[in-house]
Formats: sequence, structure tokens, C-alpha cells
Amino acid sequence: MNITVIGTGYVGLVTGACFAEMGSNVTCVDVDAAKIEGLKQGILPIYEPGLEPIVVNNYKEGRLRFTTSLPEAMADSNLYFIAVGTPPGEDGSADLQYVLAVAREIGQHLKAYSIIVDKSTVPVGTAEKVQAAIQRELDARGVHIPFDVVSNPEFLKEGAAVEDFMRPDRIIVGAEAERAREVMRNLYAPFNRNRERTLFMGVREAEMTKYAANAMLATKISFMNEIANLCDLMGVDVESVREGIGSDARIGYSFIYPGCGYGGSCFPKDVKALIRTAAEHGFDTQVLNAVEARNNQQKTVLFDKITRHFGADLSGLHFGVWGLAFKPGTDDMREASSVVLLEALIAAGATVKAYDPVAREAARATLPADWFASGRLVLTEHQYDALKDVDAMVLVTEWKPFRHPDFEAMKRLMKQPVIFDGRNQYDPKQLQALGFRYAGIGRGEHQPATRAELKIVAG
Ligand SMILES: NC(=O)c1ccc[n+]([C@@H]2O[C@H](COP(=O)([O-])OP(=O)(O)OC[C@H]3O[C@@H](n4cnc5c(N)ncnc54)[C@H](O)[C@@H]3O)[C@@H](O)[C@H]2O)c1
Ligand SMILES: O=c1ccn([C@@H]2O[C@H](COP(=O)(O)OP(=O)(O)O[C@H]3O[C@H](CO)[C@@H](O)[C@H](O)[C@H]3O)[C@@H](O)[C@H]2O)c(=O)[nH]1
Repeated sequence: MNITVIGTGYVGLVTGACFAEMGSNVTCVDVDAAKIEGLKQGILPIYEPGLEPIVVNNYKEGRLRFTTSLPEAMADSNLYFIAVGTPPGEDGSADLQYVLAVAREIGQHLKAYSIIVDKSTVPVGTAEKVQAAIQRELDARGVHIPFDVVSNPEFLKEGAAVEDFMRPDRIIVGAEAERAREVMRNLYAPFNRNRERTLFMGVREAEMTKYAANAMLATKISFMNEIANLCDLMGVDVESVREGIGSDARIGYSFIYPGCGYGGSCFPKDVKALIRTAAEHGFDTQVLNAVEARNNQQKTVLFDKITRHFGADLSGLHFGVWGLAFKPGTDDMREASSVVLLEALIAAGATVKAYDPVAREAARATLPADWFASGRLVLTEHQYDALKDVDAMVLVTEWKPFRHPDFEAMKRLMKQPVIFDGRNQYDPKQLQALGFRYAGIGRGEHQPATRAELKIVAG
């Protein structure tokens, strides 16, 4: 099969590379010339475990090509995947300008029957807009060319993208026309060898499935964070509670890890977009409003714990932060909890040394330049360098090397043995025995609660 994938970000590049790995001929298109040039030289624009060898090998084999020219890519393909960004607009709705720009360009160059597959996360009704945008261009050209628009949302997780794409829980295909369903069935056949994973449905249902899945997962996390915050006030360790409820098969263990908030390019934006879509239909999403509010608050929980310990004025204090990416396994810092924490620490007068195994470049590119220029934020090359002479260590992202560190060495390096654990990686009792002051998320360490907290609880 000859496939064109438009957009070579996390989704487009993984999609293109994995289809090529399964034997299809794929041309990846991006407007970013530097990205395309880099890819031709085997330089990946993103960090994603296992992706590099697939890209490099398939490029060498000639099954994977890169170009900035969509018309060039369209010359020998009739299956187009749109995988461009759908960032939040000012009102929280998904900004469809990139998707619709691609649709117009496809319409300008379409030559024969083609299938346009929307892989980007888009609100219900977008396929109809894509269809209309293409049709307008065809009408302007005065040509009649049949085409189908299909919704095929992507469910990969960053940090496990290749694995998720190759062995998906399910493949959702929203298609109205049987000829389009047939092409999609054939395309995904290699991914369905040991069991059928493809679920066919209507286009609007497929579009909604993507938002409902992300909203459900975000809800699990915010719910658990709420329980954790309550545990903190009541001298209860949420980690036992997590295991206790996860063992109920109806609840399950996944996505109930409490922490310092969910980030990334998907949950925050998709929950917002769904709230916005609902508002457009005059519907008040009470659960999702709370999910979003809880998450925004959760991103400040570590800072609240820090100021409860050190006081509101942090001038003269130094903090060592472990982890900047929004989750382990990626260099992506979009909506990362680390950014909210850094902003608060620096605004309160503290200086920070931070270490992340792969997100250093992304941090340099995205965080305010004056933090670096003023020396308020220093990025270190090694994990333990970030702890030298600090008043406290703050764990934000649970990268594997942070999970079982050398606590004795940490104690020797740090000015004060204080740990704020935003992902509940450590055993409070073990750390207390080693002489650390420890605060996690919902480990019940605020017993008894402060007066202010008791007042809030008493209403
Ligand atoms: N990142 C994820 O884990 C993930 C997972 C599932 C779904 N999604 C969804 O997939 C979509 C893409 O997300 P992403 O994280 O891959 O985005 P990204 O920002 O990493 O990549 C988007 C790419 O599209 C390119 N682009 C923009 N306009 C273009 C055009 N007209 N022609 C060609 N290329 C163009 C950009 O240059 C960029 O390289 C979004 O809708 C997102 O919500 C993302
Ligand atoms: O129990 C948990 C699980 C996750 N998180 C946080 O949630 C965020 C998102 O994590 P994850 O879902 O693993 O990564 P993403 O790459 O954002 O993937 C989500 O968003 C993608 C884009 O839509 C979807 O394709 C995936 O299915 C969906 O899991 C991260 O900040 C995690 O730290 C928690 O706090 N607790």
C-alpha cells in the first residue's frame, strides 16, 4: 500500500514508521523543513523509545520517505493520514486550522479516488468539515473526484508509542462507506494477526470515542488525586488505598496513581475541548469541570507542601528537581507539572537545579530564557549534581533511575535532608529511618492537619 502521512510529530512519525515496518510504502510530509531534513539524516525530532531504528531502517530500505511537498507525496498515493496538531484555541476548543489547511491542500491536488483518514484528535463533526473543505477545492477546480473521509483516532501513549501502535488495545475506525472500511481493514490486517482489534463504527462515534477515552482516564487520575488529598488530611496512606481498590477488577490498577497532576499534550487539551464542545451544545459537563479544576489544583500541591514546610518566602533557599518531562520516557514538556512548580518556586525567590535524563534540550527551548540567564534555574548533566547543597529535593517525573537512588549519597550532598515526592516513589518509613523529612502525595503526613485545613474541612 502507498500511504501519505501528513504531520511528522509524535503521532505522524510513529504512524508512518510503523506502517512502513509492516511493509507499506509511506511518505511522511511536514511543513517544518528542518524536521524533514533531520529525518533524512536519521535525526529524530522527538525522543521515543524504539522509534529511531524503525525510522532509520525503513528509510534505508526505501519504504519510508520524507518530504515537505504534499503534492509530491500525493503523486503515487491515495490514502492520506492527517496527523497534524489540534492545539487548544483561546476558548479551549480544538484549533482546527492545521487540519483544515491540510484538507484544502489535499483538495487542490487530488487526482483520483482517495481516502482521507483523520488521525488527529478532533471534535465530533470535524470529518464533515474536512469533507466540505476538500469538496470546495474540487468544485473550484471544476473536477469531480470521489473521496471518503475516515476517522481513525490514535491512542498511543508517549514513551510507549511504538509498542502501543504495534500492539494496540483496539483500532477505532469510523467510516460510512464500505469501500473505505475495506481499505482500512486491509491496512490494519498485520496488526490484527492474533486477535481482531478493529472496531468499525460511524465517523462521529469514532471522533467521540477518542475524547471519551481520554476524559475517562483523566477522570480516574483526578478522582484518585482527590482521594489522596483527603488521605493527607486524615493520616491515611493513599498507596495502600490504591492497591486496595485496584485489586477490584471493576476498578483496575491502571491510571489510579496519584501524583502532582496530569500533563502532556493530550489530557489537558482534550478535557478542555470536550468541555467546550459540550458548552456549544448548552450542556454543562459537571464531572469534567471538576476533573480539570482538580488537576489544575493538583499541579500546585507540591509547592503548597514546600511552603508549608519552609514558609511562603523561599528567598535564599535552593531546590533540586528530578524530572521535567510530563511523564517518563519522553522529552515532551507540554503542560508538564514541572513548569508550574518551577514558576512558583522561582516567583517565591528560590533557585533551582533540575535534572531530566532526556528533556534538557526541550526545557532549554521552552522555559523562560531569563530563568537561565539570572541563574534562577540551572540544568545539570547528572542526577546527583542537582542535589548539591540544596535545601530539598523534589521528584516530579518518575524516571527509572530516580526510583531506587542512593539515599545515603543524597543525604551527604544535600544541605537539608528533605524530600518532596510528587509521584509516591519512595517508602516514607524507610526515608524517615534514614533521617529524611518526607512528603509524598496523600501519604497521610499532615496528621494532625493544620488549623486552616481543619477549618476548610469543617466548612
Ligand atoms: N502526542 C500524543 O501522544 C498523541 C496521541 C494520540 C493522539 N494525538 C493527537 O494527534 C495529533 C498530533 O499530535 P502530535 O503530538 O503528533 O503533534 P506534534 O505537534 O508533535 O506534530 C504535528 C506536526 O504537524 C506538522 N504540521 C502542521 N501543519 C502541517 C501541514 N499543513 N502540513 C504538514 N505538516 C504540518 C507540524 O510541523 C508538526 O511537525 C493531535 O491532534 C493530538 O491531539 C497525540
Ligand atoms: O495513574 C496515572 C497515570 C498517568 N498520570 C499522568 O497522566 C499524564 C498522561 O500520561 P499518559 O496517559 O501515560 O501519557 P500520554 O502520552 O499523555 O497518553 C494519553 O494521551 C494520548 C493522547 O491523546 C492518548 O493517545 C493515550 O491513550 C493517553 O494515555 C502524565 O502526566 C502522567 O504522569 C497520572 O498522574 N496517574
